[in-house]
Amino acid sequence: MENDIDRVLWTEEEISRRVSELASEISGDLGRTSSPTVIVGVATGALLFLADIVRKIDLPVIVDFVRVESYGSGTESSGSPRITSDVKIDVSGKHVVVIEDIVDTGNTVSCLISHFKSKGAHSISVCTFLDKPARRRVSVELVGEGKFYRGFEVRHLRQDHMKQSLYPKILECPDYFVVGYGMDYAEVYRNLPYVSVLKPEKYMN
Ligand SMILES: O=P(O)(O)OC[C@H]1O[C@H](OP(=O)(O)OP(=O)(O)O)[C@H](O)[C@@H]1O
Repeated sequence: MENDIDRVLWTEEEISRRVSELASEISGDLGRTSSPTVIVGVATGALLFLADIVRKIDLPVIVDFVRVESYGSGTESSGSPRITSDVKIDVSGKHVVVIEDIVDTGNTVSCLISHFKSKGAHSISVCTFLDKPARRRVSVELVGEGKFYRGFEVRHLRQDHMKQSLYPKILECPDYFVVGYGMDYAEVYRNLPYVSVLKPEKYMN
């Protein structure tokens, strides 16, 4: 699998440090309120991030999952996500924190926010490991005192971490494809414990 990787963007250690920071922030924010908190992982991409962050959140949270389909097996969002598996918890009156591996166009989290709002959630936050604001097509409107937490912004990494790329053309491409730590290309590479850039020949024709 490592032969398919061009550059590592975040190592396991860097990920672990940032996840701890996010977990402390969330624990501090939600620890002050009396409503219960539901942490909702978006399958499949959020699986590693969810498992790591819930172990570091110092609150008695409920954990649940949704499944949303939009990308298929390629690299582009369809723009019309569908919730194909809902939470089993009643989120009415509760704080919902949607856990994502990446927010790209914003379609998926916006769809989930509308969904949980219609179910009467008290507040809705989004916690995404990666954020690609340059590709946003819809703005993410949080609910109540909900907050937007993000681990890293992808855009900022291009200069800091990718100067040594074997593929200089990636630097010109605002939507180079990142894999690992839950993120896939054609359903593969999710189990890499770090986040990395795939060699372009793996996804470009
Ligand atoms: O902001 P957006 O443009 O909506 O993109 C973000 C979504 O895309 C990815 O999911 P994907 O549909 O690839 O499924 P997966 O989680 O199974 O990888 C990712 O996990 C987010 O859910």
